Amino acid sequence: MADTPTPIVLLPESEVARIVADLAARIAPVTDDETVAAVLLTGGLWFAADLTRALSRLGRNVRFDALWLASYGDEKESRGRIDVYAPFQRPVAGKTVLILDDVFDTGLSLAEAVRIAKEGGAARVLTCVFARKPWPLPRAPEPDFVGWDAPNRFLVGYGLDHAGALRGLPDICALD
Ligand SMILES: O=P(O)(O)OC[C@H]1O[C@H](OP(=O)(O)OP(=O)(O)O)[C@H](O)[C@@H]1O
Ligand SMILES: Nc1nc2[nH]cnc2c(=O)[nH]1
Repeated sequence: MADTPTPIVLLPESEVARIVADLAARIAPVTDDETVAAVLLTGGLWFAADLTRALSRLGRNVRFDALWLASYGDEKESRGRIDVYAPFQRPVAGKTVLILDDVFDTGLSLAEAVRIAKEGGAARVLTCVFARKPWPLPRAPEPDFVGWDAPNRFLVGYGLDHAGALRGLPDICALD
């Protein structure tokens, strides 16, 4: 069996927490308590849990829903198509939807989530990712809120997995 490389810490959990608090301070004034925070499962779960609690500390108690999408499987590169495993639980028609994800890379996952929210009749769609990786070409839509511009490395931790493993690492690490 091939050796798994040791994760190298790029962003320690103290920095993760600082960035989440900063994002919440930017997002709270442009949302309301009817806003539906919609996490992209699975990887976005850790970030969404932290961000919604950071918003609550600022008095902003958003609603919560989820979309279960996947495009990477157990690989380190996008399959180039998005599989939708589960839709929103409740209707989003007429609501502001704040889509939350851990990382923005090819941009395909976020674009599909925005498409689904608009198709569901959302009145306004905002997007927020914890990490944005560099990409040589323009990606549409760029997220409205970005926590951290990450280097072009394969990331694990804070929801980001390697074939289903390492999501629970509290730091964000490189595994390459
Ligand atoms: O910008 P993109 O190239 O689309 O990449 C970003 C997506 O990749 C990961 O999801 P993945 O498909 O690996 O599923 P997961 O959430 O189960 O990890 C991550 O959680 C993002 O949703
Ligand atoms: N785990 C992981 N998933 C991703 N999906 C898109 N980019 C990445 C990445 O760098 N790491």
